[in-house]
Amino acid sequence: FQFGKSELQLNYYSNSCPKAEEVIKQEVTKLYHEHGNTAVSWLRNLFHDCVVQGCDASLLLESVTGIESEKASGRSFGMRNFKYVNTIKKALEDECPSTVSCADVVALSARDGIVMLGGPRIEMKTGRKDSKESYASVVEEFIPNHNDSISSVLSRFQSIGIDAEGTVAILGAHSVGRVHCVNLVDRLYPTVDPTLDPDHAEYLKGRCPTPTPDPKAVLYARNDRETPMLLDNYYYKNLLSHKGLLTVDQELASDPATLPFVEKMAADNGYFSEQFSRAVLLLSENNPLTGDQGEVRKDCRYVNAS
Ligand code: HEM
Ligand SMILES: [Ca+2]
Ligand SMILES: [Ca+2]
Repeated sequence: FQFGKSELQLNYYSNSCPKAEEVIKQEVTKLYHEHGNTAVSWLRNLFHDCVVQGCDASLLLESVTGIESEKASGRSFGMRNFKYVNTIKKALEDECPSTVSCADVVALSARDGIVMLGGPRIEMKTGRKDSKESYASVVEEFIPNHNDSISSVLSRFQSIGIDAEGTVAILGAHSVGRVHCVNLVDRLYPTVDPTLDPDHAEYLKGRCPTPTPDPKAVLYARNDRETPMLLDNYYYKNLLSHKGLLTVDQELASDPATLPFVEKMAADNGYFSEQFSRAVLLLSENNPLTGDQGEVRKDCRYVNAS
C-alpha cells in the first residue's frame, strides 16, 4: 500500500517559501562549479533514499544512539558529498526556517543536478516529509548488489512501479561517476570476465592492479570514459561494446528482456532522455511521507529534538 503519493503537488512551497526551489537550484549550481561531482552524488542519493522505504531522507540520518545510519551499509560504499547537503539545507533555513524538508532537498537537488550533467529537466512535485527513523537494517533488501542477477534487479524496480524499459533507462545514471576497484576486481581476477572487452579489461587492470584492493584506498575507474560527466546514452553504447563496468550494467546487454531497450537507447539519445525522465519521476514519488506524517528536519542529519 502506497500512501501519500497523490498528496505531492507542484510548487508545494509556493506560499510557505516561494523561493525554495530557486534557492536549491542556486546552491546546486554553485556547488557544481566548485565540485562537479556533487551533481553526480545528488543523483545517486535519490536512488539510495527513495528505494529504501520511500523518499523520506532516511538516507541522510547519522548514526547516533538508537539510530544506525543507512550510509554505513556496504551498499552505500563510495557515496560522497553528504556535507554539501547541509550547505543546501542551511541556505533554505536562512530563507524559511523549518519549512522545506530534507526529502524535498534530495529530490530537487537530483533534479537540478541532472540538468547540470546535461540531462533532461524533470518536473517534480514537492511536499515530501522527513522520516523519524533510519531503515539501515533493510537497505540490502531494497538496493541490489553490483553482481545481482538481472531478474532480481528487474523485480526490485518493478516493485516500485518501474518496468523493464524504465529500469534500463534509469541505470543510465551510470553514464556518470565512478566505481571503486572493490566492485570491479571480480570481473578482472583471476581471469577476465569473457563478456568484458579485452582492451577495456587491460585499461581496468591498470586502474585496479591488484585482486584485493584496500577498500580505503581511492582506486577507481570512471563509469564512462567517453563522457564521464554527461548523462547521455554513451552508457548504452559502452554496454554494446562490452565496456560495462558492473556486472548488473553488462547484464542489461546480454538479457533478451533488456537488450532491445539497450539497443534503442544507444541509437537514440532523445528516447533515452524521455525514458530516463519517466523512470526518475517514478523513483522520486516512491512512497513519500506527506501531510502530518514525519516532520521537517532542521538538520538533515538528525531527527528534530522533541
Ligand atoms: C541495480 C541497481 C544498481 C546497482 C547495483 C548500483 C550499484 C552501484 C555501484 C556499486 C556503484 C559504485 C560505487 C563505488 O564503487 O564507488 C554505483 C555508482 C553510482 N550509482 Fe548506482 N547502482 C544501481 C542503480 C543506480 C540508480 C538507479 C542510480 C540513479 C538513479 C544510480 C546512480 C549512481 C551514480 C550517480 C553513481 C556514481 C557515484 C559517484 O561517482 O560518486 N545507481 N552504483
Ligand atoms: Ca528513504
Ligand atoms: Ca556519459
